Formats: sequence, C-alpha cells, structure tokens
Amino acid sequence: MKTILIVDDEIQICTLLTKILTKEGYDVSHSVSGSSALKMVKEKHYDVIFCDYRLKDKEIDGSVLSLKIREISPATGIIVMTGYPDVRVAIQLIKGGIYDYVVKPLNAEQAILLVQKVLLHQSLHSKEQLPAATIASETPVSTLVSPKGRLSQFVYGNGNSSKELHVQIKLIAPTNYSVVILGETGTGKESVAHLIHSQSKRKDQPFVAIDCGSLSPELACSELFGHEKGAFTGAIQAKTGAFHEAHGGTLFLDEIGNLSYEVQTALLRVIQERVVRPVGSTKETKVDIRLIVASNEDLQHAVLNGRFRDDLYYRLNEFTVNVPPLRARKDDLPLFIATFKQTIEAELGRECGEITEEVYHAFYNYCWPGNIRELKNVMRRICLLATDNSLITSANLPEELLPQDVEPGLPPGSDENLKNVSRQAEYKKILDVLQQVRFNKSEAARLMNIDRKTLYNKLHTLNIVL
Ligand SMILES: Nc1ncnc2c1ncn2[C@@H]1O[C@H](COP(=O)(O)OP(=O)(O)OP(=O)(O)O)[C@@H](O)[C@H]1O
Repeated sequence: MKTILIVDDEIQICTLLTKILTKEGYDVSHSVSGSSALKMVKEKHYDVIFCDYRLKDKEIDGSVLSLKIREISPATGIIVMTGYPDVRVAIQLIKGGIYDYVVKPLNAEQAILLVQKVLLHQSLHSKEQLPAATIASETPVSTLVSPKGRLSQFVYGNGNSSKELHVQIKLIAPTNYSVVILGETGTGKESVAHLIHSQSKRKDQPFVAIDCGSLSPELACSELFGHEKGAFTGAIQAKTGAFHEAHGGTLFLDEIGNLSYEVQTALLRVIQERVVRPVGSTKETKVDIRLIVASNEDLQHAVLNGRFRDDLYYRLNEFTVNVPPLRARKDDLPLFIATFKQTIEAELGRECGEITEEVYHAFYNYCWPGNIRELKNVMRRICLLATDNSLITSANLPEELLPQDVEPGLPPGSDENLKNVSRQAEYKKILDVLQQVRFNKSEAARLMNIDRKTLYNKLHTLNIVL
C-alpha cells in the first residue's frame, strides 16, 4: 500500500487530507510539527509527503523540512502547500527538488490527482533517481487550439529557464491577475498567453488575440471597443469590439507598446471602470475579461521614455512573465527539434531522414534571432528538402546557419612594438576561441569572460571579418 504523510500545523487540514486520501486506499499518517515529521521520515519510507510551507515550528519550517526530507528520502515526492504563493519561493523549492508547490486549501479532487501524478512520475522514473520536479518532464508537449481553431503543439522545455517559465505560468494561470509577457519576437509570447488561458478558470470561455502592432490609430478604438453603424465614414455596419468578444474569457493584446497615447488613455478607462462604450455610442456595457498583454520591447523603458502611460503600465503589470530567447534555452533544442520534426512529418504525410550531428552542431552554434518561430521555419525547410528519407545534412541548411569563413592572417605591425605583441596575441586568441565554438560569438564572449559588445569592438578594431 502506498504511504502518505501530511505535515501541517493546522490539524483540520491534516484530518481532512487524511480522510480524503484514506478513502482512496492509501496508508496516511500526519504530523503537526516539523521535528516530529522528520523523525517519522527517518523511521519509515513515505511515497508522498504534503508539507505546509509556513509550519509554526520554531526548529524547522516547511522549506527546511522539505530539503531535509529530500536528503533522507530522495525518492519521496514532496508537495509543498502554501496559503501565500510566491513565485520566487516556488522556483527555489522546485530547483531544490520538490515535486510541486500548491496553494491551500486543496480540494479532494486536487489532492487525489496530485498523489496520482506523483506516483505515476515515480513509476516512470523508478529505475533512476527521482529527478528535480518539472512540469515539463511529465507532459513535454501540450496541444493548444489557437483562436482561429488551428491545432498547435506547445513544447515544455526541460532546461532551467524553461522550468522557471512554466512554474510561473502554472502559478499565475488560476488567478485573475493581468499579466505582462515580455520577450523577443518569436519566443512564444502568444503561446504563453494561450497556455495561461487554457489553465485558468476561464478556459471554456473565449480567448481573443489582437495584434496592436497592426492596428492603425484610427481603427484601434473600433477594433477594441467596437463601433455603431455610421460612427465614422466607412462604418456601414455596427461592429463588436474585442472586449465584447472576449467577455467572460481572456483578451490578449500583443505588441501593446504600439498603441497610441490616446488609445492607451481609452484602454485605461475601460480597465479601471470595466465598462466599454463602442465608438459613436452613448451606451456603456459591463465586461468581464482577464487581460494579458505582450511586448517585444521593455515596457518600463517605454514608460521612462514617455511613450507608454505609467498608470496603464502599473494597472496591467500585476505580474510579469519573461519568455527567454531560444539562445538562452539551448538545453531545450533536442526536444523542440524532435517535436517539430514529428509535427512536420505529419503535415507532409511522410517521414524525413535522421538529422545528422553536423546539423545539430550548426543548430547549437547559431544564435536564433527569430527564436522558436525561426527554428520551426528552418525545421520545415530541412524536412521539406529531405525528399527520399535520407540523412538530413548541413547541405539543406539556410546560409545563415552554415559556419562562416574568417579572413586569415595576423594584423600587420612590427614585432618589437609591445602594443603590437599584445594586439597579435589578442587576435590569435580571439580567432582560436571563435574557431573552437564554431563562430558562436555569444559563446566566444562567454569563454573569454567579456561581453558581446566588447567582443564586437575587438573584432572591429582587429579587423576580423566574420
Ligand atoms: N513552446 C513552444 N512550443 C512549440 N511551439 C512554439 C512554442 N513557443 C512558440 N512556438 C511557436 O513559435 C511561433 C511563434 O510563437 P508566438 O507567435 O507565440 O511568438 P511571439 O513571441 O508572440 O512572437 P511575436 O512577438 O513576433 O508576435 C508560433 O508558430 C508558435 O506556435
């Protein structure tokens, strides 16, 4: 019989969880103090431990207890419960190896599901040591339905920055907080917004996405709030705005930084008063929406430059999610490559050959300025070109991914001049390192312990053309 320990200084929680889980056929014990729980763990193996984060135990609180349990019994799945969720704490604990971090109170369904997930996870990893918790390891791919009804696969990376991202998504999704998603183009901001919606209580209601970057200042208010027939020249019919369409669900405003100051003012009013008045109308209607916005640029910077209203920014920014660029999550590349290949093979209706080492190398060494979108496109290209199920080689790669040639030769100058000696040594070192990392400048800068800008300056002054 699987064993469970509940550690909480609130006896009602212990009793409730014990009742729920005993009914499910588990052997459940409980403890109201950290120190006695620790003794119990030393004496008996528990498969799952629910542990309160804020134990009123002077000697040992929940965070210390969970780490100690990890040391004594690394195979135990630890679930930390809290009444006061904090993303930083969650990340720290999950990095420390706990299985999950959940918000109290737990209902019966949640508690049972959590235990089932831990046990399933343990059975899958029974031969290895239980790895640190990751949402990713359980469900590496999730299928999303886009607002236009298209199916797309969302890959949960398993590198550290991806894990942090998904812990944040998981914590923020069930709340009603407005979210600002920041990240470079193609990093998956819209996918993250969609994921937040699909894990929220609003998941069965509409998800409406608007690209503010493509809205003209004249049309923005009409797109967002709707208009009455005849409200302006060309308004031959009344139009429902995005706020109404998203009623009950989530409204995602992409490239919010592109909205004009006037539209920002109108948006602020709607957010504050939660009522919408279509252009040309005198009637206001209540709307219930959750707002998620995204931007390629740092909105705080735009606020400082006076391009974005600070009051609107603070209204929107109840929580910020930073989506890392692909070059900072290269650990995830194999998972992304494998998933995209599978999807593309399904799209093409045929299998493509194996990807060779040299292609993987090129992928690792490239800096992916277009991020996941660019990777997807490159994968489409190489799979499409691999016609006869033969190996996918670097011959199919676009030019920017191919290793670049360097102009050979040392910079001129007299050997006796000390400045030239150090210049030539620097020149040689930089070229050596660049060759070693297959001309990945970020990696070269990292290895030489200088920033990218310094490396660029040096390449320029040493006349190294890449
Ligand atoms: N984690 C992911 N798993 C699978 N596909 C992804 C993931 N993240 C992004 N993509 C894909 O990459 C492409 C770009 O994603 P998305 O449109 O969400 O990026 P974005 O950051 O909103 O870009 P932009 O700022 O240019 O609008 C889409 O095709 C999306 O399906």
